[in-house]
Parts: sequence; structure tokens; C-alpha cells
Amino acid sequence: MTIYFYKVWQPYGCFSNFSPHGIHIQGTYWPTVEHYYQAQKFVGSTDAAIIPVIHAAATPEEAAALGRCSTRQLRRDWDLVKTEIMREAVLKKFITHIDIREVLLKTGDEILVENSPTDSFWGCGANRAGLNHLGKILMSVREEIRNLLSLTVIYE
Ligand SMILES: Nc1nc(O)c(N)c(N[C@@H]2O[C@H](COP(=O)(O)O)[C@@H](O)[C@H]2O)n1
Repeated sequence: MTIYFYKVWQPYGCFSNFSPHGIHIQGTYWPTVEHYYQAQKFVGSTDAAIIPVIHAAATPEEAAALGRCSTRQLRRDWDLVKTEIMREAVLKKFITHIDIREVLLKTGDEILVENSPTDSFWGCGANRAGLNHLGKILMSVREEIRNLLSLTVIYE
């Protein structure tokens, strides 16, 4: 059975990058994965001054709106690095928060899909044929955590 998720208040909402699960990454605490991801768009760009503003955004929706502003200059390598940046942040989220790690592990080998009607890169898009990169990252993080936990059991 495929598991669809999207908004935080819907089933499996903890899989959304907008869920209220903070991460410490590269020495800084970010209130959500979405805050971190949106800020990374501007690292090294002429619009890097927006990074602390995104960091301080009151909600992930506000962070996303700041990061999506089309008049700002994204870092040049954004398309090359964005998937790895997202994966690192999502892994950190599920390593940090034991309760949602359990939710992720309990999905077993089910297919996970971000059911975004507007995003066919991170989600499946309106026709459900999109690339679903967030779902793929979650499945690969699930596998990585399973492997890490099995190693811990062996060496403890
Ligand atoms: N608008 C919106 N609301 C949500 O609740 C979402 N989970 C998303 N999807 C996330 O948006 C991010 C992509 O942002 P860019 O289009 O690259 O600026 C990514 O975190 C998706 O998972 N969108």
C-alpha cells in the first residue's frame, strides 16, 4: 500500500518538511527542515543576507515564501546540490526525533509519496506521476536508519 502524505495535520504529517521537528546542522539550530532547506538556496549568493531572515521566520510557510521569492538570486549550483542538502536535513530530523523515527520505521517497505498537487519534483504533482524526490529521500533515510540500528545492536 502506498502511503501518501502532504500537510502536517494530515496522516503521516511528520514526513512533511513543514513539521515542527527542529534540527541542529553545521552548528546551527533550525526550527524545521523547511527553514534550513529554503535558507540553503542563498548560501554564497548575492542575496545571502536573506538567510538570517529565513532562519528567524515564524513559520515554515513564511520561510518557504521567503525562499521562493523569484526576484532573489539563488546560489548557482542549487539544482546540483538541492537533493543532497534535503537528504542530509531529513536524515538529521529522523535521527534526532525518536517518536517520528518510529513512525517512519513502522512504514516497513511501503512506498512513500509526497502528495503535493503543485510540486512534481519533491512530490508527485497533480497527476501523481511526478518525481517524488522527498518520498524517495524518506525511503532511503528509512533504509539508512535501519542499517544503523542493526549495526548498533550487533556492537552493543
Ligand atoms: N506549499 C507547500 N506546503 C506544504 O505543506 C509542503 N509540504 C510543501 N512541499 C515542500 O515544499 C518544499 C519545496 O519548496 P521549493 O518549491 O523548492 O521552494 C519542499 O520541502 C517540499 O517538500 N509545499
